[in-house]
Amino acid sequence: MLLRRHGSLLGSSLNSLSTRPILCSQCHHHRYSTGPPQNIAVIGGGITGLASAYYIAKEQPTARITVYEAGPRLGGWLHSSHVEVPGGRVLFEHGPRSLRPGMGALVTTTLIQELGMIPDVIYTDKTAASAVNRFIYYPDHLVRLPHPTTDSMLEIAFSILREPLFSGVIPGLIGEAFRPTRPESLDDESVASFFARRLDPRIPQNIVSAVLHGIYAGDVNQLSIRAIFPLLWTLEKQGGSVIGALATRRPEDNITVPRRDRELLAETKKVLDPEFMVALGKASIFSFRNGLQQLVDRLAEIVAGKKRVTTRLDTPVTHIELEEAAGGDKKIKVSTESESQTYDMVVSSIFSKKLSELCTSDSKTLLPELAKTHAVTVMVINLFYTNPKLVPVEGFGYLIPQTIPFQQNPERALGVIFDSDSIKGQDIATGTKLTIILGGHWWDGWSTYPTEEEGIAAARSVLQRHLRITDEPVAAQAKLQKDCIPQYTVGHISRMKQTHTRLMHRFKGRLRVVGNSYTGVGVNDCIRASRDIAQDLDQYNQKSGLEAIPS
Ligand SMILES: C=Cc1c2[nH]c(c1C)Cc1[nH]c(c(CCC(=O)O)c1C)Cc1[nH]c(c(C)c1CCC(=O)O)Cc1[nH]c(c(C)c1C=C)C2
Repeated sequence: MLLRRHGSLLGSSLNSLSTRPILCSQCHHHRYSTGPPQNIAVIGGGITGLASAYYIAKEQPTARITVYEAGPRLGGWLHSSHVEVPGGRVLFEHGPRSLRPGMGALVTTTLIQELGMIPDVIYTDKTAASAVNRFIYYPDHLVRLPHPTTDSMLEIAFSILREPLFSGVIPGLIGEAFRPTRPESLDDESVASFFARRLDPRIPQNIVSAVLHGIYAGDVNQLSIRAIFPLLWTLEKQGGSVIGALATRRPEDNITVPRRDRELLAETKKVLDPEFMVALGKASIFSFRNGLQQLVDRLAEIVAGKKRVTTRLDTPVTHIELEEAAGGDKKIKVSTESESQTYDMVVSSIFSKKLSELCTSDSKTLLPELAKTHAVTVMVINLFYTNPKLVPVEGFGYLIPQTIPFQQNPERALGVIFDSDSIKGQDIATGTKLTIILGGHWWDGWSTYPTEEEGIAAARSVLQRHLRITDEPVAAQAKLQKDCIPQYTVGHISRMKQTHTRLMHRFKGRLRVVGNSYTGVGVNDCIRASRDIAQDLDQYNQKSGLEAIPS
Protein backbone atom coordinates (compact mmCIF):
# COMPACT_ATOMS: atom_id res chain seq x y z
CA MET A 1 0.00 0.00 0.00
CA LEU A 2 1.42 3.34 -1.00
CA LEU A 3 -0.39 5.67 1.27
CA ARG A 4 -0.50 4.43 4.83
CA ARG A 5 -3.68 4.97 6.76
CA HIS A 6 -3.77 5.28 10.52
CA GLY A 7 -6.27 4.36 13.18
CA SER A 8 -7.11 0.80 14.06
CA LEU A 9 -9.88 -1.58 13.23
CA LEU A 10 -10.31 -2.22 16.92
CA GLY A 11 -10.27 1.51 17.53
CA SER A 12 -13.06 2.16 15.08
CA SER A 13 -15.30 -0.56 16.46
CA LEU A 14 -14.76 0.80 19.98
CA ASN A 15 -15.71 4.23 18.66
CA SER A 16 -18.98 2.93 17.30
CA LEU A 17 -19.75 1.30 20.66
CA SER A 18 -19.17 4.58 22.41
CA THR A 19 -22.08 6.21 20.51
CA ARG A 20 -24.79 6.06 23.17
CA PRO A 21 -27.72 3.85 22.22
CA ILE A 22 -31.25 5.19 22.62
CA LEU A 23 -34.48 3.24 22.84
CA CYS A 24 -36.69 3.55 19.79
CA SER A 25 -40.22 4.38 21.04
CA GLN A 26 -42.02 2.47 18.25
CA CYS A 27 -40.13 -0.78 17.94
CA HIS A 28 -38.44 -0.92 21.38
CA HIS A 29 -35.15 -1.86 19.78
CA HIS A 30 -31.95 -0.20 20.76
CA ARG A 31 -30.64 1.97 17.98
CA TYR A 32 -27.94 4.62 17.77
CA SER A 33 -28.96 8.26 18.04
CA THR A 34 -28.83 8.76 14.29
CA GLY A 35 -29.18 5.13 13.20
CA PRO A 36 -27.30 3.43 10.39
CA PRO A 37 -28.34 4.53 6.89
CA GLN A 38 -30.98 2.29 5.34
CA ASN A 39 -31.01 3.70 1.83
CA ILE A 40 -27.59 4.10 0.26
CA ALA A 41 -26.36 5.12 -3.20
CA VAL A 42 -22.97 4.02 -4.49
CA ILE A 43 -21.72 6.11 -7.40
CA GLY A 44 -19.51 4.17 -9.83
CA GLY A 45 -19.57 0.51 -10.84
CA GLY A 46 -15.83 -0.21 -11.02
CA ILE A 47 -13.96 -2.43 -8.59
CA THR A 48 -14.30 0.18 -5.80
CA GLY A 49 -18.04 0.75 -6.29
CA LEU A 50 -18.80 -2.97 -6.49
CA ALA A 51 -16.61 -3.84 -3.51
CA SER A 52 -18.21 -0.99 -1.51
CA ALA A 53 -21.70 -2.29 -2.36
CA TYR A 54 -20.58 -5.79 -1.36
CA TYR A 55 -19.15 -4.72 2.01
CA ILE A 56 -22.03 -2.36 2.80
CA ALA A 57 -24.52 -5.14 2.07
CA LYS A 58 -22.52 -7.37 4.42
CA GLU A 59 -22.36 -4.77 7.22
CA GLN A 60 -25.95 -3.54 6.82
CA PRO A 61 -28.02 -6.47 5.57
CA THR A 62 -31.25 -4.50 5.85
CA ALA A 63 -30.06 -1.47 3.84
CA ARG A 64 -31.20 -0.86 0.25
CA ILE A 65 -28.25 -0.09 -2.03
CA THR A 66 -28.34 1.44 -5.51
CA VAL A 67 -25.19 1.37 -7.65
CA TYR A 68 -25.08 4.04 -10.38
CA GLU A 69 -22.76 3.32 -13.30
CA ALA A 70 -22.43 5.91 -16.06
CA GLY A 71 -21.35 3.43 -18.74
CA PRO A 72 -22.77 0.25 -20.25
CA ARG A 73 -20.52 -2.19 -18.35
CA LEU A 74 -19.39 -2.86 -14.78
CA GLY A 75 -15.74 -3.26 -13.85
CA GLY A 76 -14.23 0.15 -14.66
CA TRP A 77 -10.50 -0.02 -15.37
CA LEU A 78 -10.40 -3.78 -14.76
CA HIS A 79 -10.99 -5.03 -18.26
CA SER A 80 -9.80 -8.32 -19.76
CA SER A 81 -10.73 -9.85 -23.11
CA HIS A 82 -10.02 -13.10 -24.95
CA VAL A 83 -8.68 -12.86 -28.48
CA GLU A 84 -8.58 -15.71 -31.02
CA VAL A 85 -5.08 -16.35 -32.41
CA PRO A 86 -3.62 -19.13 -34.59
CA GLY A 87 -3.57 -22.28 -32.43
CA GLY A 88 -5.89 -21.03 -29.69
CA ARG A 89 -6.69 -17.86 -27.80
CA VAL A 90 -4.92 -15.36 -25.56
CA LEU A 91 -6.02 -13.04 -22.79
CA PHE A 92 -5.41 -9.30 -23.17
CA GLU A 93 -5.54 -7.03 -20.13
CA HIS A 94 -6.52 -3.44 -20.96
CA GLY A 95 -5.80 -2.08 -17.48
CA PRO A 96 -4.19 -3.50 -14.32
CA ARG A 97 -3.05 -7.08 -14.92
CA SER A 98 -1.79 -8.49 -11.64
CA LEU A 99 -1.91 -7.96 -7.90
CA ARG A 100 0.86 -8.06 -5.35
CA PRO A 101 0.33 -10.29 -2.32
CA GLY A 102 1.49 -9.22 1.17
CA MET A 103 0.32 -6.62 3.66
CA GLY A 104 -1.36 -4.46 1.01
CA ALA A 105 -3.43 -7.40 -0.20
CA LEU A 106 -4.85 -8.68 3.10
CA VAL A 107 -8.37 -7.47 2.39
CA THR A 108 -8.21 -8.50 -1.28
CA THR A 109 -7.16 -12.06 -0.47
CA THR A 110 -9.88 -12.42 2.16
CA LEU A 111 -12.39 -11.13 -0.39
CA ILE A 112 -11.17 -13.65 -2.98
CA GLN A 113 -11.76 -16.41 -0.45
CA GLU A 114 -15.23 -15.07 0.45
CA LEU A 115 -16.14 -14.99 -3.24
CA GLY A 116 -15.07 -18.63 -3.66
CA MET A 117 -12.39 -17.69 -6.19
CA ILE A 118 -9.30 -19.42 -4.74
CA PRO A 119 -9.36 -22.17 -7.44
CA ASP A 120 -9.19 -19.47 -10.14
CA VAL A 121 -6.11 -17.71 -8.76
CA ILE A 122 -2.86 -18.10 -10.71
CA TYR A 123 0.47 -17.28 -9.11
CA THR A 124 3.89 -16.18 -10.33
CA ASP A 125 6.56 -17.59 -8.07
CA LYS A 126 8.99 -15.27 -6.25
CA THR A 127 11.82 -17.20 -7.91
CA ALA A 128 10.43 -16.89 -11.47
CA ALA A 129 12.53 -14.99 -14.01
CA SER A 130 9.87 -12.28 -14.20
CA ALA A 131 10.05 -11.75 -10.42
CA VAL A 132 13.83 -11.40 -10.28
CA ASN A 133 14.52 -9.77 -13.66
CA ARG A 134 13.15 -6.24 -13.81
CA PHE A 135 14.67 -3.82 -16.27
CA ILE A 136 15.02 -0.09 -16.84
CA TYR A 137 15.94 1.18 -20.30
CA TYR A 138 18.90 3.55 -19.77
CA PRO A 139 20.52 5.27 -21.61
CA ASP A 140 20.23 2.99 -24.71
CA HIS A 141 19.96 -0.57 -23.36
CA LEU A 142 18.11 -2.67 -20.79
CA VAL A 143 19.65 -2.53 -17.32
CA ARG A 144 18.64 -5.30 -14.92
CA LEU A 145 17.79 -4.01 -11.45
CA PRO A 146 19.81 -5.81 -8.75
CA HIS A 147 17.71 -8.30 -6.82
CA PRO A 148 18.52 -8.49 -3.09
CA THR A 149 17.76 -12.21 -2.63
CA THR A 150 19.24 -13.70 -5.81
CA ASP A 151 22.28 -11.47 -6.43
CA SER A 152 25.50 -11.51 -4.43
CA MET A 153 26.79 -8.28 -2.84
CA LEU A 154 29.59 -8.34 -5.39
CA GLU A 155 27.16 -8.56 -8.33
CA ILE A 156 25.09 -5.71 -6.91
CA ALA A 157 28.18 -3.53 -6.34
CA PHE A 158 29.49 -4.28 -9.83
CA SER A 159 26.19 -3.35 -11.47
CA ILE A 160 25.89 -0.13 -9.45
CA LEU A 161 29.43 0.92 -10.35
CA ARG A 162 29.19 -0.01 -14.03
CA GLU A 163 25.76 1.22 -15.11
CA PRO A 164 25.17 4.99 -15.60
CA LEU A 165 21.56 4.35 -14.44
CA PHE A 166 22.92 4.17 -10.88
CA SER A 167 24.98 7.38 -11.05
CA GLY A 168 24.68 9.24 -7.79
CA VAL A 169 23.50 6.23 -5.75
CA ILE A 170 26.72 5.54 -3.82
CA PRO A 171 27.69 9.18 -3.03
CA GLY A 172 24.04 9.89 -2.31
CA LEU A 173 23.72 7.10 0.25
CA ILE A 174 27.06 7.94 1.91
CA GLY A 175 26.11 11.59 2.27
CA GLU A 176 22.45 11.19 3.26
CA ALA A 177 22.99 11.21 7.02
CA PHE A 178 24.99 14.47 6.74
CA ARG A 179 22.55 16.47 4.60
CA PRO A 180 20.81 19.46 6.19
CA THR A 181 17.64 18.66 8.08
CA ARG A 182 14.33 19.59 6.55
CA PRO A 183 13.14 23.18 7.11
CA GLU A 184 10.18 23.26 9.57
CA SER A 185 8.15 25.27 7.08
CA LEU A 186 8.31 22.60 4.37
CA ASP A 187 4.87 20.99 4.26
CA ASP A 188 5.33 18.81 1.18
CA GLU A 189 7.51 18.65 -1.93
CA SER A 190 7.85 16.64 -5.11
CA VAL A 191 9.39 13.18 -5.05
CA ALA A 192 12.17 14.57 -7.29
CA SER A 193 12.92 17.43 -4.92
CA PHE A 194 13.03 15.12 -1.87
CA PHE A 195 15.42 12.59 -3.46
CA ALA A 196 17.59 15.38 -4.86
CA ARG A 197 17.76 17.06 -1.45
CA ARG A 198 18.54 13.86 0.46
CA LEU A 199 20.54 11.88 -2.11
CA ASP A 200 21.43 13.16 -5.57
CA PRO A 201 19.39 14.83 -8.36
CA ARG A 202 20.19 12.06 -10.86
CA ILE A 203 18.48 9.38 -8.78
CA PRO A 204 14.91 10.73 -9.02
CA GLN A 205 15.20 11.65 -12.69
CA ASN A 206 16.51 8.21 -13.68
CA ILE A 207 15.56 5.28 -11.41
CA VAL A 208 12.70 6.83 -9.43
CA SER A 209 11.00 8.38 -12.45
CA ALA A 210 10.99 4.96 -14.14
CA VAL A 211 9.43 3.31 -11.08
CA LEU A 212 6.78 6.03 -10.86
CA HIS A 213 5.98 5.51 -14.56
CA GLY A 214 5.18 1.88 -13.69
CA ILE A 215 2.76 2.84 -10.93
CA TYR A 216 1.38 6.34 -11.63
CA ALA A 217 2.42 6.91 -15.26
CA GLY A 218 3.23 10.24 -13.59
CA ASP A 219 5.86 12.96 -13.39
CA VAL A 220 8.45 12.63 -10.60
CA ASN A 221 8.66 16.44 -10.50
CA GLN A 222 4.98 16.77 -9.61
CA LEU A 223 4.08 13.74 -7.50
CA SER A 224 4.04 14.30 -3.73
CA ILE A 225 6.64 12.67 -1.50
CA ARG A 226 4.27 12.90 1.47
CA ALA A 227 1.49 11.04 -0.34
CA ILE A 228 3.62 8.50 -2.18
CA PHE A 229 6.48 7.73 0.21
CA PRO A 230 5.01 8.72 3.60
CA LEU A 231 7.48 6.51 5.44
CA LEU A 232 10.51 8.34 4.02
CA TRP A 233 8.91 11.69 4.82
CA THR A 234 8.23 10.63 8.42
CA LEU A 235 11.65 9.04 8.94
CA GLU A 236 13.40 12.19 7.78
CA LYS A 237 11.38 14.21 10.28
CA GLN A 238 12.01 11.72 13.13
CA GLY A 239 15.73 11.21 12.66
CA GLY A 240 16.88 14.36 10.85
CA SER A 241 17.88 11.97 8.05
CA VAL A 242 16.30 8.79 6.72
CA ILE A 243 19.38 6.68 7.38
CA GLY A 244 19.77 8.25 10.85
CA ALA A 245 16.18 7.32 11.73
CA LEU A 246 16.61 3.77 10.43
CA ALA A 247 19.88 3.33 12.34
CA THR A 248 18.47 4.50 15.66
CA ARG A 249 15.06 2.82 15.50
CA ARG A 250 14.15 0.25 18.12
CA PRO A 251 12.83 -3.11 16.84
CA GLU A 252 9.66 -2.65 18.91
CA ASP A 253 8.88 0.57 16.97
CA ASN A 254 8.08 -1.61 13.92
CA ILE A 255 7.94 1.55 11.82
CA THR A 256 7.43 -0.15 8.49
CA VAL A 257 4.20 -1.88 9.52
CA PRO A 258 1.62 0.41 11.15
CA ARG A 259 -0.34 -1.00 14.10
CA ARG A 260 -3.52 -1.04 12.04
CA ASP A 261 -1.86 -3.35 9.50
CA ARG A 262 -0.52 -5.63 12.22
CA GLU A 263 -4.04 -6.02 13.60
CA LEU A 264 -5.41 -6.71 10.15
CA LEU A 265 -2.69 -9.30 9.59
CA ALA A 266 -3.63 -11.09 12.81
CA GLU A 267 -7.33 -11.04 11.83
CA THR A 268 -6.58 -12.26 8.29
CA LYS A 269 -4.40 -15.12 9.53
CA LYS A 270 -7.37 -16.36 11.58
CA VAL A 271 -9.71 -16.59 8.59
CA LEU A 272 -7.55 -17.23 5.53
CA ASP A 273 -7.32 -20.77 4.16
CA PRO A 274 -3.85 -22.06 5.20
CA GLU A 275 -3.06 -23.49 1.74
CA PHE A 276 -4.03 -20.23 0.07
CA MET A 277 -1.83 -18.35 2.54
CA VAL A 278 1.15 -20.59 1.74
CA ALA A 279 0.60 -20.16 -2.02
CA LEU A 280 0.42 -16.36 -1.60
CA GLY A 281 3.56 -16.42 0.54
CA LYS A 282 5.51 -17.98 -2.34
CA ALA A 283 4.10 -15.63 -4.98
CA SER A 284 5.52 -12.37 -6.34
CA ILE A 285 2.24 -11.51 -8.09
CA PHE A 286 -1.10 -13.19 -8.74
CA SER A 287 -4.05 -12.87 -11.07
CA PHE A 288 -6.96 -15.03 -12.25
CA ARG A 289 -7.28 -17.58 -15.01
CA ASN A 290 -9.54 -15.24 -16.97
CA GLY A 291 -7.74 -12.06 -15.94
CA LEU A 292 -8.46 -9.46 -13.29
CA GLN A 293 -11.90 -8.83 -14.75
CA GLN A 294 -12.92 -12.16 -13.26
CA LEU A 295 -12.81 -10.48 -9.85
CA VAL A 296 -15.25 -7.72 -10.81
CA ASP A 297 -17.47 -10.15 -12.72
CA ARG A 298 -17.79 -12.34 -9.62
CA LEU A 299 -18.37 -9.35 -7.36
CA ALA A 300 -21.04 -8.06 -9.75
CA GLU A 301 -22.68 -11.51 -9.77
CA ILE A 302 -22.75 -11.69 -5.96
CA VAL A 303 -23.98 -8.11 -5.61
CA ALA A 304 -26.67 -8.66 -8.29
CA GLY A 305 -27.86 -11.74 -6.39
CA LYS A 306 -28.72 -9.63 -3.34
CA LYS A 307 -32.39 -8.61 -3.27
CA ARG A 308 -31.68 -5.22 -1.73
CA VAL A 309 -29.03 -4.16 -4.24
CA THR A 310 -29.97 -2.52 -7.55
CA THR A 311 -27.40 -1.80 -10.25
CA ARG A 312 -28.22 0.88 -12.80
CA LEU A 313 -26.07 0.87 -15.94
CA ASP A 314 -25.90 3.79 -18.42
CA THR A 315 -27.06 6.10 -15.62
CA PRO A 316 -24.65 8.99 -15.13
CA VAL A 317 -25.26 11.05 -12.01
CA THR A 318 -25.62 14.75 -12.80
CA HIS A 319 -25.93 16.34 -9.34
CA ILE A 320 -25.55 15.53 -5.64
CA GLU A 321 -26.87 17.77 -2.88
CA LEU A 322 -27.65 17.69 0.83
CA GLU A 323 -31.27 18.17 1.82
CA GLU A 324 -32.06 19.31 5.32
CA ALA A 325 -35.67 18.50 6.12
CA ALA A 326 -37.70 20.08 8.89
CA GLY A 327 -36.72 18.65 12.28
CA GLY A 328 -33.06 18.46 11.29
CA ASP A 329 -33.39 15.19 9.34
CA LYS A 330 -30.74 15.03 6.64
CA LYS A 331 -30.96 13.29 3.29
CA ILE A 332 -28.83 13.43 0.22
CA LYS A 333 -30.34 13.88 -3.21
CA VAL A 334 -28.83 12.15 -6.25
CA SER A 335 -30.01 13.40 -9.64
CA THR A 336 -29.64 11.79 -13.02
CA GLU A 337 -30.78 13.20 -16.37
CA SER A 338 -34.27 11.75 -15.87
CA GLU A 339 -34.99 11.81 -12.12
CA SER A 340 -33.88 12.48 -8.54
CA GLN A 341 -33.80 10.10 -5.57
CA THR A 342 -33.04 10.81 -1.92
CA TYR A 343 -30.77 8.62 0.17
CA ASP A 344 -29.52 8.47 3.76
CA MET A 345 -25.98 8.22 2.47
CA VAL A 346 -24.00 8.42 -0.77
CA VAL A 347 -20.68 6.66 -1.28
CA SER A 348 -18.79 8.08 -4.26
CA SER A 349 -16.18 5.87 -5.92
CA ILE A 350 -15.73 7.99 -9.06
CA PHE A 351 -12.76 10.19 -10.00
CA SER A 352 -12.62 12.99 -7.43
CA LYS A 353 -12.59 15.78 -10.02
CA LYS A 354 -15.78 14.40 -11.54
CA LEU A 355 -17.33 14.29 -8.04
CA SER A 356 -16.41 17.96 -7.51
CA GLU A 357 -18.36 18.77 -10.69
CA LEU A 358 -21.46 16.99 -9.38
CA CYS A 359 -21.42 18.70 -5.97
CA THR A 360 -22.29 22.28 -6.84
CA SER A 361 -24.40 25.06 -5.44
CA ASP A 362 -25.15 28.12 -7.62
CA SER A 363 -22.82 26.59 -10.25
CA LYS A 364 -19.88 26.61 -7.83
CA THR A 365 -18.32 23.41 -6.56
CA LEU A 366 -18.64 22.67 -2.86
CA LEU A 367 -15.47 20.56 -3.00
CA PRO A 368 -12.92 22.94 -4.60
CA GLU A 369 -9.84 20.95 -3.54
CA LEU A 370 -11.12 17.91 -5.44
CA ALA A 371 -11.57 20.07 -8.54
CA LYS A 372 -7.77 20.43 -8.60
CA THR A 373 -7.14 16.68 -9.00
CA HIS A 374 -5.48 15.72 -12.22
CA ALA A 375 -5.46 12.26 -13.77
CA VAL A 376 -3.29 10.93 -16.58
CA THR A 377 -4.41 9.22 -19.76
CA VAL A 378 -2.56 6.19 -21.09
CA MET A 379 -2.87 3.97 -24.12
CA VAL A 380 -2.48 0.25 -23.44
CA ILE A 381 -1.37 -1.72 -26.50
CA ASN A 382 -1.52 -5.54 -26.39
CA LEU A 383 0.40 -7.51 -29.00
CA PHE A 384 0.67 -11.26 -29.57
CA TYR A 385 3.29 -12.94 -31.76
CA THR A 386 3.56 -16.61 -32.73
CA ASN A 387 7.33 -16.64 -32.10
CA PRO A 388 7.81 -17.74 -28.47
CA LYS A 389 11.44 -16.56 -28.37
CA LEU A 390 10.96 -13.00 -29.51
CA VAL A 391 12.34 -11.07 -26.56
CA PRO A 392 16.12 -11.18 -26.02
CA VAL A 393 15.79 -11.41 -22.20
CA GLU A 394 13.39 -13.12 -19.79
CA GLY A 395 11.75 -10.95 -17.18
CA PHE A 396 8.88 -8.74 -16.06
CA GLY A 397 9.51 -6.10 -18.71
CA TYR A 398 11.12 -2.69 -18.63
CA LEU A 399 10.36 0.85 -17.60
CA ILE A 400 11.57 3.99 -19.36
CA PRO A 401 12.75 6.94 -17.24
CA GLN A 402 11.95 10.59 -17.93
CA THR A 403 15.56 11.32 -18.86
CA ILE A 404 15.44 9.25 -22.06
CA PRO A 405 15.65 11.90 -24.79
CA PHE A 406 12.87 12.41 -27.31
CA GLN A 407 14.86 10.83 -30.20
CA GLN A 408 15.12 7.61 -28.17
CA ASN A 409 11.43 7.60 -27.27
CA PRO A 410 9.40 9.84 -29.61
CA GLU A 411 6.33 7.63 -28.99
CA ARG A 412 6.42 8.64 -25.33
CA ALA A 413 6.35 5.05 -24.12
CA LEU A 414 6.41 4.56 -20.35
CA GLY A 415 7.25 0.88 -20.33
CA VAL A 416 6.85 -2.56 -21.86
CA ILE A 417 5.52 -5.66 -20.07
CA PHE A 418 6.63 -9.15 -21.09
CA ASP A 419 3.24 -10.69 -20.32
CA SER A 420 4.05 -14.21 -21.45
CA ASP A 421 6.91 -14.31 -18.94
CA SER A 422 5.11 -12.53 -16.07
CA ILE A 423 1.86 -14.47 -15.82
CA LYS A 424 1.47 -18.02 -17.08
CA GLY A 425 -1.77 -19.99 -17.35
CA GLN A 426 -4.08 -17.54 -19.11
CA ASP A 427 -3.38 -18.35 -22.78
CA ILE A 428 -4.10 -21.40 -24.95
CA ALA A 429 -1.53 -20.67 -27.66
CA THR A 430 2.25 -20.62 -27.89
CA GLY A 431 3.92 -17.33 -28.59
CA THR A 432 4.97 -14.04 -27.05
CA LYS A 433 2.54 -11.58 -25.50
CA LEU A 434 3.65 -8.02 -24.85
CA THR A 435 1.98 -4.86 -23.55
CA ILE A 436 3.29 -1.38 -24.34
CA ILE A 437 2.00 1.60 -22.36
CA LEU A 438 2.17 5.07 -23.90
CA GLY A 439 1.39 8.56 -22.65
CA GLY A 440 0.77 9.27 -18.99
CA HIS A 441 2.14 12.64 -17.91
CA TRP A 442 3.75 13.09 -21.34
CA TRP A 443 0.24 13.63 -22.69
CA ASP A 444 -0.80 16.18 -20.03
CA GLY A 445 -2.71 19.04 -21.64
CA TRP A 446 -3.32 17.14 -24.89
CA SER A 447 -6.83 17.46 -26.29
CA THR A 448 -6.54 14.64 -28.84
CA TYR A 449 -4.70 11.35 -28.59
CA PRO A 450 -3.37 8.80 -31.08
CA THR A 451 -5.96 6.56 -32.74
CA GLU A 452 -5.81 2.82 -32.00
CA GLU A 453 -4.00 2.19 -35.32
CA GLU A 454 -1.46 4.92 -34.53
CA GLY A 455 -0.99 3.47 -31.04
CA ILE A 456 -0.25 -0.01 -32.43
CA ALA A 457 2.21 1.44 -34.96
CA ALA A 458 3.90 3.48 -32.19
CA ALA A 459 4.17 0.40 -29.96
CA ARG A 460 5.77 -1.60 -32.77
CA SER A 461 8.26 1.16 -33.42
CA VAL A 462 9.21 1.22 -29.69
CA LEU A 463 9.83 -2.55 -29.83
CA GLN A 464 11.88 -2.23 -32.99
CA ARG A 465 14.09 0.54 -31.56
CA HIS A 466 14.59 -0.92 -28.08
CA LEU A 467 14.47 -4.71 -28.66
CA ARG A 468 15.03 -5.02 -32.45
CA ILE A 469 11.66 -6.78 -32.83
CA THR A 470 10.38 -6.52 -36.40
CA ASP A 471 7.94 -9.49 -36.51
CA GLU A 472 4.32 -8.88 -37.41
CA PRO A 473 1.94 -9.51 -34.45
CA VAL A 474 -0.92 -11.93 -35.13
CA ALA A 475 -3.18 -10.06 -32.72
CA ALA A 476 -3.04 -6.40 -31.73
CA GLN A 477 -5.39 -4.22 -29.70
CA ALA A 478 -5.06 -0.70 -28.33
CA LYS A 479 -7.28 0.96 -25.74
CA LEU A 480 -7.16 4.59 -24.70
CA GLN A 481 -7.73 4.80 -20.94
CA LYS A 482 -8.74 8.39 -20.38
CA ASP A 483 -8.01 9.92 -16.97
CA CYS A 484 -7.35 6.46 -15.54
CA ILE A 485 -4.70 7.19 -12.87
CA PRO A 486 -5.29 10.12 -10.49
CA GLN A 487 -2.07 11.91 -9.62
CA TYR A 488 -1.20 12.54 -5.98
CA THR A 489 0.65 15.76 -6.70
CA VAL A 490 2.33 18.05 -4.14
CA GLY A 491 -0.29 19.19 -1.61
CA HIS A 492 -2.45 16.02 -1.97
CA ILE A 493 -2.50 15.34 1.77
CA SER A 494 -3.53 18.84 2.73
CA ARG A 495 -6.18 18.95 -0.04
CA MET A 496 -7.61 15.69 1.30
CA LYS A 497 -7.68 17.04 4.85
CA GLN A 498 -9.54 20.15 3.67
CA THR A 499 -11.94 17.95 1.74
CA HIS A 500 -12.61 15.89 4.88
CA THR A 501 -13.60 19.09 6.69
CA ARG A 502 -15.81 20.19 3.79
CA LEU A 503 -17.55 16.81 3.64
CA MET A 504 -18.31 17.13 7.35
CA HIS A 505 -19.59 20.72 7.07
CA ARG A 506 -21.24 20.74 3.66
CA PHE A 507 -22.57 17.18 3.59
CA LYS A 508 -22.81 16.38 7.32
CA GLY A 509 -21.03 13.06 6.80
CA ARG A 510 -23.73 11.87 4.36
CA LEU A 511 -21.32 11.82 1.43
CA ARG A 512 -18.32 9.51 1.69
CA VAL A 513 -15.49 9.13 -0.78
CA VAL A 514 -13.53 6.05 -1.74
CA GLY A 515 -11.40 4.87 -4.64
CA ASN A 516 -8.16 5.56 -6.45
CA SER A 517 -8.39 9.36 -6.13
CA TYR A 518 -7.77 9.35 -2.39
CA THR A 519 -5.85 6.74 -0.40
CA GLY A 520 -3.86 4.71 -2.94
CA VAL A 521 -4.18 4.08 -6.68
CA GLY A 522 -3.76 0.29 -6.63
CA VAL A 523 -6.52 -2.31 -6.83
CA ASN A 524 -5.53 -3.58 -3.37
CA ASP A 525 -5.77 -0.04 -1.95
CA CYS A 526 -9.24 0.42 -3.47
CA ILE A 527 -10.56 -2.88 -2.08
CA ARG A 528 -9.25 -2.10 1.38
CA ALA A 529 -10.78 1.37 1.27
CA SER A 530 -14.10 -0.15 0.16
CA ARG A 531 -14.11 -2.40 3.20
CA ASP A 532 -13.24 0.53 5.46
CA ILE A 533 -15.99 2.76 4.04
CA ALA A 534 -18.60 0.16 4.97
CA GLN A 535 -17.64 0.34 8.65
CA ASP A 536 -19.19 2.84 11.05
CA LEU A 537 -21.80 4.03 8.57
CA ASP A 538 -23.75 5.56 11.44
CA GLN A 539 -20.90 7.86 12.50
CA TYR A 540 -22.12 10.76 10.42
CA ASN A 541 -20.07 13.41 12.16
CA GLN A 542 -16.72 11.67 11.98
CA LYS A 543 -16.33 9.70 8.79
CA SER A 544 -15.76 10.81 5.24
CA GLY A 545 -13.46 8.11 3.87
CA LEU A 546 -10.61 10.60 4.38
CA GLU A 547 -10.39 10.73 8.16
CA ALA A 548 -7.41 8.37 8.12
CA ILE A 549 -5.22 10.48 5.79
CA PRO A 550 -1.89 10.63 7.66
CA SER A 551 -1.01 13.88 9.40
C1 LIG B 1 -2.35 0.72 -17.39
C2 LIG B 1 -1.20 1.04 -16.86
C3 LIG B 1 -0.90 1.17 -15.44
C4 LIG B 1 0.32 1.68 -14.96
N1 LIG B 1 0.29 1.65 -13.61
C5 LIG B 1 -0.88 1.17 -13.16
C6 LIG B 1 -1.67 0.85 -14.30
C7 LIG B 1 -3.05 0.29 -14.24
C8 LIG B 1 -1.23 1.01 -11.75
C9 LIG B 1 -0.20 0.25 -10.98
N2 LIG B 1 0.78 -0.54 -11.46
C10 LIG B 1 1.51 -1.04 -10.42
C11 LIG B 1 0.98 -0.55 -9.23
C12 LIG B 1 1.57 -0.84 -7.86
C13 LIG B 1 0.73 -1.53 -6.95
C14 LIG B 1 0.06 -2.78 -7.44
O1 LIG B 1 -1.18 -2.84 -7.33
O2 LIG B 1 0.73 -3.70 -7.89
C15 LIG B 1 -0.10 0.25 -9.57
C16 LIG B 1 -1.00 1.02 -8.65
C17 LIG B 1 2.68 -1.92 -10.52
C18 LIG B 1 2.80 -2.56 -11.83
N3 LIG B 1 3.18 -1.89 -12.94
C19 LIG B 1 3.22 -2.75 -14.00
C20 LIG B 1 2.81 -4.04 -13.53
C21 LIG B 1 2.70 -5.28 -14.36
C22 LIG B 1 2.51 -3.90 -12.16
C23 LIG B 1 1.96 -4.93 -11.19
C24 LIG B 1 2.77 -5.97 -10.69
C25 LIG B 1 4.23 -5.79 -10.40
O3 LIG B 1 4.66 -4.82 -9.74
O4 LIG B 1 4.96 -6.66 -10.83
C26 LIG B 1 3.59 -2.41 -15.38
C27 LIG B 1 3.32 -1.02 -15.81
N4 LIG B 1 2.31 -0.24 -15.41
C28 LIG B 1 2.38 0.98 -16.00
C29 LIG B 1 3.50 0.99 -16.85
C30 LIG B 1 3.95 2.12 -17.70
C31 LIG B 1 4.08 -0.27 -16.76
C32 LIG B 1 5.26 -0.69 -17.52
C33 LIG B 1 6.05 -1.67 -17.39
C34 LIG B 1 1.47 2.10 -15.77
